Amino acid sequence: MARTGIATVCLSGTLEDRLNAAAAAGFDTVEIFEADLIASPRSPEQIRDHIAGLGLTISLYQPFRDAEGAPPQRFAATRRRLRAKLELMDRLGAGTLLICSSVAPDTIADDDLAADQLRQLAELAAGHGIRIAYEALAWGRHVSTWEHSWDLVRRADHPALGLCLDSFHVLSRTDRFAGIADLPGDRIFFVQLADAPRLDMDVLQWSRHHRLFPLQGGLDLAGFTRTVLASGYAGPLSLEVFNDVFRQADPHRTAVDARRSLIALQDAVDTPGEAALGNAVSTGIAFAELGVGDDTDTGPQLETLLTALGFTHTGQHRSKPVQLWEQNTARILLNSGVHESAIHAFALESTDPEAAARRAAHLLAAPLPRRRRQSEADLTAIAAPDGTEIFFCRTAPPSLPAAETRTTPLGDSAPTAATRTTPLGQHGWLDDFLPTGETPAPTTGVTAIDHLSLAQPFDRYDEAALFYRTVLGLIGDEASEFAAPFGLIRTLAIRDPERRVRITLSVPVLRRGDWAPAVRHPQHLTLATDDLPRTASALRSAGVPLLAIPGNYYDDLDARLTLDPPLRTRIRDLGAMYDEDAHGHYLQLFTPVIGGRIFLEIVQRVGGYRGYGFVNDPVRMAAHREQRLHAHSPR
Ligand SMILES: O=C(O)c1ccc(O)c(O)c1
Ligand SMILES: [Mg+2]
Repeated sequence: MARTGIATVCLSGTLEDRLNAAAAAGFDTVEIFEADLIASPRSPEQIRDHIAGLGLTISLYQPFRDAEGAPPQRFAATRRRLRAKLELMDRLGAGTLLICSSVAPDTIADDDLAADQLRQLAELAAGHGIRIAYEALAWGRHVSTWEHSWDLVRRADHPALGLCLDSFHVLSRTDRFAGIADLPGDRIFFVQLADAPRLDMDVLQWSRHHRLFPLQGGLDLAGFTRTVLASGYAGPLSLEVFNDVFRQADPHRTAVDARRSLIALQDAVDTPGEAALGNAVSTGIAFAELGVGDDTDTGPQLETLLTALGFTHTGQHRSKPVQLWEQNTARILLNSGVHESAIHAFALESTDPEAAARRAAHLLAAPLPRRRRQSEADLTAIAAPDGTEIFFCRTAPPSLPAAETRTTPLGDSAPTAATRTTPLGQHGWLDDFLPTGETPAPTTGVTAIDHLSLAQPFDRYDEAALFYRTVLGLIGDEASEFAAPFGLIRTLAIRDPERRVRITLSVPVLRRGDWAPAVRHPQHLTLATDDLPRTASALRSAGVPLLAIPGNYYDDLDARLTLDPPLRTRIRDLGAMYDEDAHGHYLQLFTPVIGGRIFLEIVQRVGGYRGYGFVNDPVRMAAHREQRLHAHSPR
């Protein structure tokens, strides 16, 4: 694997905070951004020693601006400025300087002049044993493409002058970068990597505010990196990401996220295609665990709700205050030892949990300590970026008597009463629950967990999206952005290729202002039913309230869509929300928020609908807001 680098500008905090975070995350080398050095109270020598003490090297000092194409009267000052920076780099022990293409309005469009000036500057640098890497900014005054920057480097023809290729500047302007593979690799002095969402906006603003780590955006980072390496380039792959959120996030977390992106990128370079991100380690949701929280009402409310939905409390954990509730393949754990009511954990069904755990470790997922007692299932668990616990497991039915177990064939087949899918002697997680002996309630139509909706902390969203795609081997699906009552919300769905695991992530686009109520966005669990009217009527007859959907919503639905009159009437009568796509349609019911941070959604996918009803989220969020207001106002 190539050496990995990160620019100090990617991270938040003082220069020391940034360097310490880069070292802790395992980077080999750093780019020192000039502004970060200037702002540091430490001398260049102290910074050099600090970096060496961390086991890092400095691979680049940057940027040096407005060098080439300067009017002759200004170029004298450019030379003087360069000398000062070369002396600084001597003190710092930095061997390569980045010069980015000029943006000054007085820059002269004359390639011969520009090449000659670059040659002169390279000659000055060579006197210090320093190399210059010349980078075309996508918004450079005259030089804005990699081809043009290479042309000037070739013309200048000085051994101390080479190219800096920055994936953002290249890919933001063109898909035609194959020619980079034909460049002499030893003339590429430095490679910077940044991804970005595909946005139709001014390229400077796009670059300065929206860059992302590789594989977090929509640019072809794997293709770019493969092409650069094909040239024979053997230097570091260094991240240079200007991002408004990362600039205010914990640098230690950002640095780990950054390193994860490079590891995943290397995997993607080695194995093309989204499949490289994962090889279907996750084949289903084995269970979702809801924290009950400290409010004494929440547990009973959840139990009432699950009972009304047709779930049965089938098991009690042997050593923890955790209940198991089941209906068909939907399994929900209620954990009253958790202080917050939220989706505290979930388990993924995996054909090879140990392989899934190894993959997670390779991608720097934080392992959770195994807190099992002897004779309890040894489940591997990792922490998602927001702290949600994720288990990898293979679900086996509760152990069969020993004699029978020995004669039962092992295999990867779906668990049935007759087969165990865990190796002999290894407990399945269901064995950790003592049966309650409760008679299973008649089903209300609920068949499975459809998806989990995890509200993300403001500064963890891009990290979470990459985490779920790489660590869990899921793929990115539909994305949306909508205006909720207290600001814009961004949502992304991720799933396995077969749509057995679906998760949606959401985040406020901007940090919430003071006017917004001080409640956290709720998490929710969506259950699939094959008979929504039946599930709804079971809830109604149990007296469980559903979220009230405004009449305006139904009027708009009628205006937008030409629905069959019976369906139209049914949607209104059920108090459901509706969406459709090319494959089918979707009916959604919601419970009010329970315990501050959880609600359930019950959906029916008719005819193979593939979406998540994102179009309905603004109305649903406003309805939840109304419900909270009325729950709290004295009547
Ligand atoms: O936004 C800039 O000015 C800037 C500076 C240096 C770089 O390497 C770069 O890619 C962008
Ligand atoms: Mg750059």
